[in-house]
Amino acid sequence: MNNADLYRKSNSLQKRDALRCLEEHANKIKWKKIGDRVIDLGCADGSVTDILKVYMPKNYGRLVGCDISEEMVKYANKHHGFGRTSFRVLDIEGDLTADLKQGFDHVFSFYTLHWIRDQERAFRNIFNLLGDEGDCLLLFLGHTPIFDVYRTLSHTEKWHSWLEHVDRFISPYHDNEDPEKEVKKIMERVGFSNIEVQCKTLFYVYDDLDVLKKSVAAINPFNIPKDILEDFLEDYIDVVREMRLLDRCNNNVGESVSIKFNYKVISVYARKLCLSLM
Ligand SMILES: C[S@@+](CC[C@H](N)C(=O)[O-])C[C@H]1O[C@@H](n2cnc3c(N)ncnc32)[C@H](O)[C@@H]1O
Ligand SMILES: CC(C)=CCC/C(C)=C/CC/C(C)=C/C(=O)O
Repeated sequence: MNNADLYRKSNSLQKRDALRCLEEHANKIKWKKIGDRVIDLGCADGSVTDILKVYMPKNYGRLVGCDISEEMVKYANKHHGFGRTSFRVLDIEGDLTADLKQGFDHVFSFYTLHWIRDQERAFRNIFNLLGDEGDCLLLFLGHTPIFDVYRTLSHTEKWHSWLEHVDRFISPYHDNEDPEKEVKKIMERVGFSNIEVQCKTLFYVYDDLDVLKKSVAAINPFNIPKDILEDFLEDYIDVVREMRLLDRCNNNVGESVSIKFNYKVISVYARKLCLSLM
């Protein structure tokens, strides 16, 4: 998932959900009077980082987008890195450098935390990025059929070796019956206050198979060589068909079908309160 241009062209679901999340929860953010420092974790091509500005006060201090992928950061800096906005490499599951610790008043992250294995480490890093009185707004995936498709393909002889580490790329909340409880528990352990976690079922409709294939390719985490990628995507669609996610009016066959699927997103708002004020 390093191709920023492909992601930019095929991220309509992610963009829609980030916007909805901001519309619903941005009013909870406790902006300071002036100079807010904001970080967006997992910025990819930077287009959602750019959207964030609409919800920020005009007199913000700085906006930093970060991503584990150098290619994404390079692209984001080229297309969106102007004025008070910049992008840098950061692994949210790694060690924070001293300049980042307590360096921000608000942490945002959209469609990224489900890629992280060590959830507690990521939440601890978010906590440590924040200064006292800081807050965060996060959105990530819970149960989603894409992960079932990966699993099914990983059990086939043809794709088994390419998808050997499939569990590495399945949301930690995909099989969890009560993700709200789990996330809240982790965040309490880390030290967050005023924790609000909501897991919602949403649906999305891809108008045709080609759009779905491009969206799947844009976030494909497996190292599948270019010359067999189309074959992989065809088999992916076959599994989607077997799961009966293609529009029934079209008898579940043919190219011009729409694909409707349900999935779960988890949104979180929480604060880091200074101990003496609690
Ligand atoms: C699906 S994209 C989300 C992009 C953007 N936030 C959006 O809403 O469209 C997820 C991004 O998270 C990044 N990512 C994955 N693991 C990460 C990590 N450990 N630290 C930082 N970024 C990570 C990926 O490189 C990718 O660009
Ligand atoms: C029908 C079906 C299985 C669709 C999957 C659609 C899709 C591309 C969902 C996005 C899932 C995801 C892991 C997004 C991301 O991390 O940005």
